[in-house]
Amino acid sequence: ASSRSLAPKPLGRGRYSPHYQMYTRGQDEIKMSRRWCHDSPENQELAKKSCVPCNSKDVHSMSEDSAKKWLDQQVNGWELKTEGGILKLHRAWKVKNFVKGLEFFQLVAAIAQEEGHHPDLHLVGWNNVKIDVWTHSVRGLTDNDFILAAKINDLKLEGLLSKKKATAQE
Ligand SMILES: C[C@H](O)[C@H](O)[C@H]1CNC2=NC(N)=NC(=O)C2=N1
Repeated sequence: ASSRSLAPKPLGRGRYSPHYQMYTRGQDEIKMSRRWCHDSPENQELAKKSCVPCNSKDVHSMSEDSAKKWLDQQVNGWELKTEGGILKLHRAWKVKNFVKGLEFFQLVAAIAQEEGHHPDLHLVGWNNVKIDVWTHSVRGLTDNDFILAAKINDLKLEGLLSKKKATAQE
């Protein structure tokens, strides 16, 4: 049985991961910062969950309608797209420069490794970060994708982002 339960991780202090030189805040730190958090309470709830292994037998892709409901209620800032017949979550950011884009990827990589669930990372036109999240094992969307998107929403990106807004066509 997988140790990754969907229950929120126990409260605790954050931890420093030397590999990525980053600090992952513990739940009580997230609670402390809740009032300054820009994300909705729902996003906070979802961001506390953990992904389950994508190859477990009870992971199935969800319908577009369910995906739309999840998107509206639980995860802000992401949009739904279909590519090659596969439903995916998509979000774009404009970063200050190319290196900040890679730093962004490092922050996302630490979450992906922790969760065993990985996004598609694009850094185009030197300062445009685009992230697609979908579950490869079922060629569609599962809870894991929304959990990962919520955790990415939770990242503190202020130092990395350009003042200009990301635009769709870039
Ligand atoms: C065993 C485990 O299910 C696979 O290694 C994981 C790795 N990361 C993954 N990430 C995503 N996005 N989809 C997957 O199906 C997937 N599978």
